[in-house]
Amino acid sequence: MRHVSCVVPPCCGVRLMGCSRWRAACNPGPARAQTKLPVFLAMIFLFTYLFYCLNGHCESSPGRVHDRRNALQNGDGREPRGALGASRLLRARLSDSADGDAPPKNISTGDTFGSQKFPQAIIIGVKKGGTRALLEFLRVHPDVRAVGSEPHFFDRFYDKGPDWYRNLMPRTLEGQITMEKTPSYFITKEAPRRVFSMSRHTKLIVVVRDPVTRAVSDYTQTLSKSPGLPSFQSLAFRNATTGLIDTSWSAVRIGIYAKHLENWLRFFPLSGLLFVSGERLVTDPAGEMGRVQDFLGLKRVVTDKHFYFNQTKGFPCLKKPEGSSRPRCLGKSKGRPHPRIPADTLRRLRDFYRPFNLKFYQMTGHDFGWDSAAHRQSS
Ligand SMILES: Nc1ncnc2c1ncn2[C@@H]1O[C@H](COP(=O)(O)OS(=O)(=O)O)[C@@H](OP(=O)(O)O)[C@H]1O
Repeated sequence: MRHVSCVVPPCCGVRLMGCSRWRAACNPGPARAQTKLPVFLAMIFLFTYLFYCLNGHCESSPGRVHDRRNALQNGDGREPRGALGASRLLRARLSDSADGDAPPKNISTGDTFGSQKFPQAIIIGVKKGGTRALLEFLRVHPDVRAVGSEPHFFDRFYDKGPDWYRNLMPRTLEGQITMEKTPSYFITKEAPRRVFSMSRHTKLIVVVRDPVTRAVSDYTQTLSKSPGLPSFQSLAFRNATTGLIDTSWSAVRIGIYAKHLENWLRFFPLSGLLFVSGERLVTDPAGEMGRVQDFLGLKRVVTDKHFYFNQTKGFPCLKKPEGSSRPRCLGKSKGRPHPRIPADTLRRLRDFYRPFNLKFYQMTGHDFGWDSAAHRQSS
């Protein structure tokens, strides 16, 4: 039996046209060789595919870790199902890390254009103010790119260094703004100095909400993780008889906005901060988004056309979040019902916050209306 000493050239797996010419030149003759060729090609294809998969490239549409859809669920509040469930779950976890302590992982973004830059704008607070909603609304804007998870660089992970921080950022092109949100920065003593040393021009956004409602929202979140938690009123008062408020309880302390703002104004001018009303972000998302886009020097792209009010959720949702063609609302942990708190407790807490609120209105030049009679009746 005569062996054919012809070797199929490497181009065969890639360009068959060139290959057929080479085959003709080689011309092994017998039809058996011709039937072997497709099998050989199929094997090359199979091995290439296996190699590709082993390197983790063949997951269908892996999405970016900094995927803008991170924090959003389907409009009906259900988790998406199907083969991609696990990767979506991972992305959802990354996005909601406000509740977690783990540092965000620096996983490849899969993007190849642009470069990773330090954020030019940061949503620094406040916890439970509506920061996730604001970030997700902003991500609809084509000139905004943001980290889905909360980096916590300026409070928890400062020791990891600036390269670690920058590597968390999505790639941006010329003219695009890099953003992140970590609500605990607002109350972190060292954060203003640290952000300032990154850049004195960093634009700072603070979403503020009635401190009483915010405290209840904060408590609701802790309760959801620790069902045996003592009652709100037992935590809020240092002495229930005298009605002395316990300012060492973080749910109370965070709401003393004037005190925290003083720390930031030692480093940044007032014009470097924008205060977004958490209440108006719910009642008039497009209006607040207009102010935010102006502050960031962006064209007003996100408008009322982007929102619809979801009756079931009771909150505005996005008609078309970036990266998706389906309407989506924020996840279940955003906009959840609060436990009923005794009216007397709420009243005492309102009285406690009033002077701080007035100071805050004075400092920012904006009355957020938490102390108006109309607001008190509606909340
Ligand atoms: N559109 C929309 N959808 C859902 N929820 C919305 C929205 N806009 C504002 N909010 C309010 O956001 C509150 C959660 O605030 P944060 O995202 O800042 O929370 S966190 O600090 O990141 O945990 C959340 O607080 P709770 O109502 O207590 O759940 C909401 O009231």
